[in-house]
Amino acid sequence: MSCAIKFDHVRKTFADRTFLTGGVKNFILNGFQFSKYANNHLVLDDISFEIPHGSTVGFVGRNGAGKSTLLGLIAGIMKPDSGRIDVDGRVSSLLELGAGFHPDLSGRENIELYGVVLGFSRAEIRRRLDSIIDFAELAEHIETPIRFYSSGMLARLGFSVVSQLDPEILLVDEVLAVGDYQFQAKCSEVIKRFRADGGTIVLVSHSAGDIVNLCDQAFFIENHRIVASGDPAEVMAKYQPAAG
Ligand SMILES: Nc1ncnc2c1ncn2[C@@H]1O[C@H](COP(=O)(O)OP(=O)(O)OP(=O)(O)O)[C@@H](O)[C@H]1O
Repeated sequence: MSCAIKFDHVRKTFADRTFLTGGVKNFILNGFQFSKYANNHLVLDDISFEIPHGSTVGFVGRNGAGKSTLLGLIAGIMKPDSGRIDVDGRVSSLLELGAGFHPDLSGRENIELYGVVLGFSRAEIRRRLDSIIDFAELAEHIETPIRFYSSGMLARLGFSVVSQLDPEILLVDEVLAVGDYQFQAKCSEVIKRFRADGGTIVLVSHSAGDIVNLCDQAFFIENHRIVASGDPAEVMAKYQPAAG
């Protein structure tokens, strides 16, 4: 495939949450309004784009616009209702901080587990273990079960595993907003290096700075669709008044 990621008229809905989370009492009380529950909740509609190999793109949009859902579709952990998605390359994702980690296992065990999930052999993971631990700055706590980690420590661990295991396509969901300034700077450095090495990055961020400084191209999602795309500064100029 000539590009790393291609979406062709993709549509994604979820079963209405009210039905799933409202409980039996609510369902009975509101049962007569059954049509309210029968509808699926539209998140993304008619989404088409192509991301070339080696480019860094950013997706922006208000809370709930569907950005994380889009990353989930790229990662293959969700399926579209209709349309076609093609992905060419090994995808590594940080969709939710610490997602995929096991709370009762230590930092070290989670690194090994995550590496296996990403398709690496145990020997490969062991070879990179020290650099992963060093990058995360977690040497002192690496034998501690991660349920004792702060959200910043989990973010460092997750980002470190994903970045040190050399994915071909890296999905980054708001991870740059977590952790202290120094760690954020380090993450930005990794992204820049990964970019320079020809990796493809899809970034979700509310930060105009990240989008403009790191991305070759940006997409603005509103009302389920892509309403602006192209030069990151121009897209941010359209997004920010709308978000303000
Ligand atoms: N697994 C799910 N089941 C049902 N609804 C979901 C699910 N995941 C997301 N949604 C809904 O889909 C919509 C889009 O959510 P998503 O997390 O993709 O938005 P987002 O743009 O990433 O938001 P934010 O900026 O707040 O992270 C929301 O209305 C959300 O409630």
